[in-house]
Amino acid sequence: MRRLPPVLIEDGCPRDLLSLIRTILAACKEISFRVSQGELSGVLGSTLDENIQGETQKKLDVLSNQLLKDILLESGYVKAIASEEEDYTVAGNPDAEYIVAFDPLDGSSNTDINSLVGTIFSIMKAPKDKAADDQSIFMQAGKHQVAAGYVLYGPSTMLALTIGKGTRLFTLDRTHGSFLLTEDKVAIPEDTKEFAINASNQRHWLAPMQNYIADCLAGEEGPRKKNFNMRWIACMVGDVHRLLCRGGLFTYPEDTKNPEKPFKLRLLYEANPMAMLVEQAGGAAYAGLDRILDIEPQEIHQRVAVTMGSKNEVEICLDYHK
Ligand SMILES: O=P(O)(O)OC[C@H]1O[C@](O)(COP(=O)(O)O)[C@@H](O)[C@@H]1O
Ligand SMILES: [Mg+2]
Ligand SMILES: [Mg+2]
Repeated sequence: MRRLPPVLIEDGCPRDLLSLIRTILAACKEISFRVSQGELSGVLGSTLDENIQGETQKKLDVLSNQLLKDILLESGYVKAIASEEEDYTVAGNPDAEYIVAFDPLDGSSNTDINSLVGTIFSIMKAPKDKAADDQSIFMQAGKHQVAAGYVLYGPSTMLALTIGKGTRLFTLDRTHGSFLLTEDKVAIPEDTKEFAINASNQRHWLAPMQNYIADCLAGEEGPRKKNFNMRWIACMVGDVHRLLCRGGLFTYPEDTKNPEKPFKLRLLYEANPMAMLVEQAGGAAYAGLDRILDIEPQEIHQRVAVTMGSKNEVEICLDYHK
């Protein structure tokens, strides 16, 4: 089976981008090990701290962030980083070519129940005219990402990666510590009978989403004339991985539960990298009626609505909103 570096070199991946990706993966392998050790590595449970978004930090959130931050800043490959667990961007090597935004541990609520968690990353070119400590250095639309990926810490540890030439899946071979190519050309089926949404928020959704889900639930007897299945892993990496494996629709829509926080998922290090992976696999990714990758960010922890997955199903869902 082919290893990650030769696969990317064949794709024309620049050497320093490859080195940067391998640096991120070195930290992910360490996170994978700690996650797999569970209680034995003393990383389960919460800290007493909150991040800037008012969320309680799990010990694994903090540890994963520290591992990624240290290795990236020491590597010299990044001009700046942005992380879910950092209040502001952090300056790196002023001469470096790239910037990286990441969610060090996605699906935090799953850590204590031995369920799926992951790491998400987004790589962009560093603007030459901005200093490393300029907080606006990440204000670029997702279509400018040069690479995006996630590492899923599940029964096996898997990497989904795109450098803009399709989406590939790799599986971590624990005997040698390398990522091996296990799916060369991910192709999300255009149609699906499966959706993923946190249904406990149903009463807070806007009317179009209420109607769309109601019609899915109506099954064969309803206007969609087919029965749907529902899945919710409570870890975006796990839910998006299912989209890449067998299609489906994943959505975290706008809701009215807390008027100050109508959206849940973050643009820079959740929606953007996942949208690139999904589009590169032939799927679609929207925030309301806007293509996610076209959104110009206003701040690093900006949140957006997210609907992504099988192309035709995403379009049907969008039609309810027009
Ligand atoms: O609590 P809910 O509504 O199930 O939210 C689950 C969503 O929140 C997230 O866990 C947010 O990510 P973090 O764990 O990185 O904060 C997503 O992975 C997931 O889709
Ligand atoms: Mg997350
Ligand atoms: Mg997180």
